[in-house]
Amino acid sequence: MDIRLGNGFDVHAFGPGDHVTLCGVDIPHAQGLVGHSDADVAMHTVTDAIYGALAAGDIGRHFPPSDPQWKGAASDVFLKHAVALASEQGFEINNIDCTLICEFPKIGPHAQAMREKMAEIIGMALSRISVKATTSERLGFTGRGEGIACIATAALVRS
Ligand SMILES: Nc1ccn([C@@H]2O[C@H](COP(=O)(O)O)[C@@H](O)[C@H]2O)c(=O)n1
Ligand SMILES: C[C@@]1(CO)OP(=O)(O)OP(=O)(O)OC[C@H]1O
Repeated sequence: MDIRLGNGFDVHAFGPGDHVTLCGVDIPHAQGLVGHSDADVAMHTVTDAIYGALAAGDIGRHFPPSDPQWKGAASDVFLKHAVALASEQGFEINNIDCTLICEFPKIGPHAQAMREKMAEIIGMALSRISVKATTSERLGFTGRGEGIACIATAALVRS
């Protein structure tokens, strides 16, 4: 059994808007997130964790922020690409664990919908996808409410 672990980390700043998109789920909020794409910080982080497990570089290598093609793109495009790359190499995604770091919005009420959306996009069992959250106790840029940070781990297996 060939087991690979990858990690991901991403940050997006708050800006004008009335919702944030996290794991493909629109969550009402007093601000949006700024990015070249739809700024789905959680989906970018999970995508990077999968690329990491494959030693396949990072999201910006595959989808350069300088490429106008990805302006406003829905981030499932990036995640689907990473999953396809894993599949081409004979890997299945065993499980994913994703932690959002922000004071607001509260993630708990939306975590199940976020898990369901990712399970659907990746084509894996809901029980293998974890989405959770923490504040940073009002410390640092997330604590000041300047943006959302996310970390994720992906485990890939090939028999
Ligand atoms: N954006 C967030 C942040 C936290 N939660 C939930 O609150 C719990 C307590 O957070 P602490 O940072 O004070 O440990 C945390 O375990 C989450 O359940 C949340 O839903 N959304
Ligand atoms: C997703 C991409 C796509 O242009 O743009 P952003 O939405 O700015 O997101 P970021 O996490 O900064 O990363 C890299 C880019 O690949």
